[in-house]
Amino acid sequence: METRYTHSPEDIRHYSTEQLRKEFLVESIFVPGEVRLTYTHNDRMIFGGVTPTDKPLTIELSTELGVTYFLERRELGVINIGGPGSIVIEGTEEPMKKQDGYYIGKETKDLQFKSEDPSNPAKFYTVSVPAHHKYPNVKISIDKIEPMVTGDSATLNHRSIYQYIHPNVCQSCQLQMGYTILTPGSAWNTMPCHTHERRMETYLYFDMKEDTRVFHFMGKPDETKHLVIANEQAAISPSWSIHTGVGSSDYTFIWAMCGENITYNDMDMVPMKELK
Ligand SMILES: O=C(O)C(=O)C[C@H](O)C(=O)CO
Ligand SMILES: [Zn+2]
Repeated sequence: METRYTHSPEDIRHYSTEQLRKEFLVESIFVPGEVRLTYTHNDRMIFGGVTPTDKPLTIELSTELGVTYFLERRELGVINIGGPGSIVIEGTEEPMKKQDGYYIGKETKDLQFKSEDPSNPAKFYTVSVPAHHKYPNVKISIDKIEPMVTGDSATLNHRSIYQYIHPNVCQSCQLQMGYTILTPGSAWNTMPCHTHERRMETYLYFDMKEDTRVFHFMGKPDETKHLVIANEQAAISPSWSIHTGVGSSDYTFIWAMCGENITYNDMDMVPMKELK
């Protein structure tokens, strides 16, 4: 597991492109046969990919977290963005096709991730945050979620926001997680943009062609910088940072947040005239 420490906006003022990418971009997430996780000290979120091939994978974290097993004091969100697979939770196997999600509560001990076909592996995007209470494990399928449809094709930001881990769907301590699909022809996500001083967030961009790039904007609203992001890479967004992007072609992304509350709309919207 790779560790990323926290920054103040002043720290990044004079960062080179390379430094900014090293601190805020995660380039390698889905590696066949591996668990690849990043621990950000922003609200202690652990996120990354579990990509099983010919044998099941488990997330083994104990001494790193000072506990006896991974979810002793944490909750976990999972969304499969790859081929068909399954999750075995305390002996019960649940099929997980692309777009299927799972909320897995604190104190769940045995967890295995499997792929049906090693040549088309499942890609489990996993996000875990500290938890104080054990809530039930819930399987989440995209067709049961009523999306928030927002934006407009005239402003190139028409999109559907599927809130997977949200009070409408399941309980959680502080994790919120969802999947945003842009309408073909739209290119901007999260525009107009926002910050949320009370929560951090990560964005995983995927379903992109080899040559597609997303220009992901970050930083204080009046001092923005960008990361150029390829398929299946993720950005860390501290609470003080905007997070918005524009793609050179179609893309999808998964967002995940944690912090003081689980109120999705608790955002500080940034007026366009304040962006610099
Ligand atoms: O397209 C969007 O807008 C989003 O998906 C926004 C994220 O959900 C977000 O940033 C929530 O704080
Ligand atoms: Zn946000």
